[in-house]
Amino acid sequence: MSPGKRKPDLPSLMFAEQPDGSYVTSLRGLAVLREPLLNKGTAFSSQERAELGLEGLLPPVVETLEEQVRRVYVQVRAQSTNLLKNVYLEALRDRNEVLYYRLLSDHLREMLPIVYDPTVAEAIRTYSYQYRRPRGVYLSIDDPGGIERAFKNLELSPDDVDLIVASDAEQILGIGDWGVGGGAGIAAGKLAVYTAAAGIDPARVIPVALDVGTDNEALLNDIAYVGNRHSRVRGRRYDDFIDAYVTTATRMFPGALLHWEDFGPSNARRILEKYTGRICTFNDDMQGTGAIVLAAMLSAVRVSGTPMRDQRIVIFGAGTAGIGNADQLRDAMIRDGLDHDTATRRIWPIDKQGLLIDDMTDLRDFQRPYARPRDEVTGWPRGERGISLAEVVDRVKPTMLLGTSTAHGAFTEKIVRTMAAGVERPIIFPISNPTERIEAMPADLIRWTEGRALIATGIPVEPITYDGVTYAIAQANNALLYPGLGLGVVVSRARRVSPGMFQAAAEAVGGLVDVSAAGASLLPQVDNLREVSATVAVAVANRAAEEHLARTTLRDTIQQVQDAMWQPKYRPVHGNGR
Ligand SMILES: NC(=O)C1=CN([C@@H]2O[C@H](COP(=O)(O)OP(=O)(O)OC[C@H]3O[C@@H](n4cnc5c(N)ncnc54)[C@H](O)[C@@H]3O)[C@@H](O)[C@H]2O)C=CC1
Ligand SMILES: CC(=O)C(=O)O
Ligand SMILES: [Mg+2]
Repeated sequence: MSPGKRKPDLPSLMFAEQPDGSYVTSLRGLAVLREPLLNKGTAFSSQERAELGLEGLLPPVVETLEEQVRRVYVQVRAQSTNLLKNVYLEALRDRNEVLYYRLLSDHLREMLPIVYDPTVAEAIRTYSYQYRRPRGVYLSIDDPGGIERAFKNLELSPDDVDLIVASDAEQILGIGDWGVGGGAGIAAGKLAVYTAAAGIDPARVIPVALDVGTDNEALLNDIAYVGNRHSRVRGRRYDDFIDAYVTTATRMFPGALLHWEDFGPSNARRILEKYTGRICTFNDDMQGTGAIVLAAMLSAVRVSGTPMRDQRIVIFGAGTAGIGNADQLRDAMIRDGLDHDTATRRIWPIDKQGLLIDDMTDLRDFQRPYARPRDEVTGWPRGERGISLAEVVDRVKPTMLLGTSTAHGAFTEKIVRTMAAGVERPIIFPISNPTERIEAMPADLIRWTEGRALIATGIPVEPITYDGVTYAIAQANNALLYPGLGLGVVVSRARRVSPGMFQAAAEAVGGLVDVSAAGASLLPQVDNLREVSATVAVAVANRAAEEHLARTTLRDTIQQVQDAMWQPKYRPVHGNGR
């Protein structure tokens, strides 16, 4: 990321945005070309080249942004693997952010899987090898006093920051602990989507890698590893470090939304619960995911005709995302007429010890509300790992099966066929990422259910044709939701992120889908992400206002959302006359 040195009132800045949207800069020559938010490369006009001392430093041709996009598109495609494409794109982002985001916007469907899920997982695994330039700030648990210094070194003023994405990288997607590269890589990937999908201004965000050590032996013993070389710190020191981050970030940037990403299950919910009532914050794995899954579920309910209150939901993988999803599905069943206990009892959570039962001694706090009563399962056969998914599916006859386990292939043909024998339109969402963690591939699910399954996945999947029908597979990835949520928070300047704002977001996405055709996707296509994000932002901002959480007046929310979206286009650049 490039610090947002664009304030008109600070004379020392490298460049400042003028009221007409143009930039004035004190930089000259190569320094202009090295500033990714200012650099236009061959698109600098001859007048700009003269004013900014660029004459002779660029090839003579003056190109348009569109012509540049054509070239970089060819260059990306020439890279032989997705990882190399990712590396190429990160380098492009470092030298010309407008061009990078314009390329992403013009080719969203193709580029998103490269800068984000699933290729971001590969980039994270190889972070220390591919490392070229830093992005954002790196905060170390060994130097809590350095938090303020790091933020200060960005030279931003209090109202320069809209959004901070932080990760301690203990559970990166479904690939586990990836230390400093995990934190830096996932925060950067999430932010690329924020801007490409919702026009969050890339100059007004900060990615934060919280380096608390790593328990990944391969990293600790890798000579190239660029993070703290000790095991993960836990307990009081960890909590104090997180607290120091929150306190410093909110004091220095009081308007910023704090986004938590890819924390481990022992910390994710704890941290959210501690801060959610005090500051403007959310956990994407729990809440963003919960809302996008709910949106897909609302579409599935429309197709199947079975109302929310009659659903029986098996959740395989009762961790951060699994129970985050459970909360929002349960609340949707309550809104559909069930009382709290009845709705809770419509959910069967399964984790490593099998079906979760209330007298188990190793339950996590957040799993406990959903654990099944012991007397309900008397006589159910137990395997080595408790009451199995197969057993639960056989007995419960679920209408919905959600996969948030990271257990590749866990939804076997036998289990899926058993489920499909008990329900006309089985709703099956294997949303674990990346591809190597998915519980079942959609083509198999369609085959095993003769096309009856209503499917959503976390990864992008190409349409599948079966028996004359083409099935568009919904991508139930929080990327379809959090960018619009963030934009809605920015536009409304919300004080908090409330459950009602996630509900509004889910319903807004659900409302964009037409599921009447056979094989229709349960969610909007990724190509329409900007429209989806704008719709979500409007719904979220309006809900914030209704709940008296907005700190600004919304007169025309639709227009305010449009106006707030940063566009990947070049602005005129002038020298400051020095
Ligand atoms: N599509 C989306 O938008 C999102 C997808 N996810 C995916 O969900 C998965 C889980 O992520 P988190 O909840 O953050 O991780 P987590 O570590 O909090 O939860 C995973 C849970 O699955 C359990 N588990 C692991 N192996 C299992 C097995 N063989 N059988 C039953 N349970 C098993 C673990 O014990 C843990 O409780 C990841 O693959 C992640 O990529 C997470 C967030 C968003
Ligand atoms: C998509 C996402 O946030 C995850 O898999 O963790
Ligand atoms: Mg995540």
